[in-house]
Amino acid sequence: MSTVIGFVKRVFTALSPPASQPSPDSKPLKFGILGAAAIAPIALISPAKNHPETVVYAVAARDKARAAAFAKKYGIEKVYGGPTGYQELLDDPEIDAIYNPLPNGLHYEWTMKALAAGKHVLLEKPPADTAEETRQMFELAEKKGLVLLEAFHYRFHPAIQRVKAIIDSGDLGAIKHISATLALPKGIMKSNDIRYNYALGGGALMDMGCYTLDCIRYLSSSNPTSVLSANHDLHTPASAASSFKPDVDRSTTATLALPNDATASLKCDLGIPFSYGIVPSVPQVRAIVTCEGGEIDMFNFVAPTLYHSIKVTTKGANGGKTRVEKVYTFAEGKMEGKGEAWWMTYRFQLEAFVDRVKGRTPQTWVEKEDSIANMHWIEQIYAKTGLGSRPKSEFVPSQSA
Ligand SMILES: NC(=O)C1=CN([C@@H]2O[C@H](COP(=O)(O)OP(=O)(O)OC[C@H]3O[C@@H](n4cnc5c(N)ncnc54)[C@H](OP(=O)(O)O)[C@@H]3O)[C@@H](O)[C@H]2O)C=CC1
Ligand SMILES: O=C1OC[C@@H](O)[C@H](O)[C@H]1O
Repeated sequence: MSTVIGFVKRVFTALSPPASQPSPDSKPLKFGILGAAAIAPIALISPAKNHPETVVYAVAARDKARAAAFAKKYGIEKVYGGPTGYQELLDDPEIDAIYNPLPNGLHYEWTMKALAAGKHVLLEKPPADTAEETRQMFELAEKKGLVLLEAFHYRFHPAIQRVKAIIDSGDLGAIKHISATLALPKGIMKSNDIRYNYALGGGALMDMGCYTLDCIRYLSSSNPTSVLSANHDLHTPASAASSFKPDVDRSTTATLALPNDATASLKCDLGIPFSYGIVPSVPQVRAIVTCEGGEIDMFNFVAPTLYHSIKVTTKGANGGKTRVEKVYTFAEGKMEGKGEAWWMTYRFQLEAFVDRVKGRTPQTWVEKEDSIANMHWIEQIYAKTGLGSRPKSEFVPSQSA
């Protein structure tokens, strides 16, 4: 019963966190949001209300009325809109940091422009369409002394850090295989979703596979050495005309070679088809690490605040032993770090982002090399499936930036 009450309280508070009082000792970091994106409320607006040093000050949308409605709904002071709205927001001297939740294919252009305008950037995953674009964005951030972070929010949560700590402790021995899955049932993504648009950087591997690949790289503390195999199913809308040429992966699977003869497999799916044409699947969000001396099976590594479980099985002469851990706080995971059990991954991420901007040491970070390598291996997997990388941006940055 107490577990059920704890679950309800945690989820309720996570989705509707208490507003914090502004910190008297620190000037608030003012955010501007590019696009009235669906993810913005959960990934930034709600966590920012609970962070004493942040204010979401402005939003820009291509349509000013849409921006105004979004601003009114979420209590955002300043509105930009129309064809010049995004750039006007970047030029607003009141703004310190930009949240970029644009379609993947626009990440590079608008992050480069934001950095050129002197703003720190919290950039949605995946960082761009190519590793080269990713490298350029981080180089510009470094040159300008600005913070740029790929918003791999799950990495800031204590649960996945606990899984990594168990692996790194060596208690389970060397890693033999990691499998990571992120797949949602058919029907959640509409056919016109940005994720199904090749020109905008769509595809299951871009959208969800980026997590599974990152999780494999993070937990193994390594990069793949090669892509052993990769396959995809293409997205074809039910109402597609006969002339429709599918070009985006609805799902991708891949197997990877890791150092020390280990292997990994990933699976991502934007819409798992119904079984027998009528039975929907359940969401699949899981990472399993098989080691020489046991296994860790983590359910829900992407949104662990809502619910997760970490099942650790150790091999032994008299049969294995299994324990289940739940790690909603750093204290529960025997680690150092701030936070409440109801903090969403995004709130932990915001804490780290603000710490970095303010010159404090964040609890953890997603490094430039990480983001570039993840994008590189996404491209390698796409090359192996035959689909190839998403289109490189046509934006040419100004040399004076
Ligand atoms: N961290 C996380 O958990 C999640 C991250 N994401 C990432 O966030 C990004 C946005 O995803 P999501 O919020 O679901 O997407 P949405 O489609 O809701 O938002 C994308 C925004 O991009 C703007 N936009 C600008 N140009 C275009 C264009 N040509 N076509 C379509 N939209 C355009 C729109 O802004 P405008 O209002 O100006 O029209 C729109 O609001 C993606 O990179 C995705 O990978 C998504 C979901 C979860
Ligand atoms: O967390 C997520 O889950 C659903 C995805 O489509 C989304 O883009 C991703 O970030």
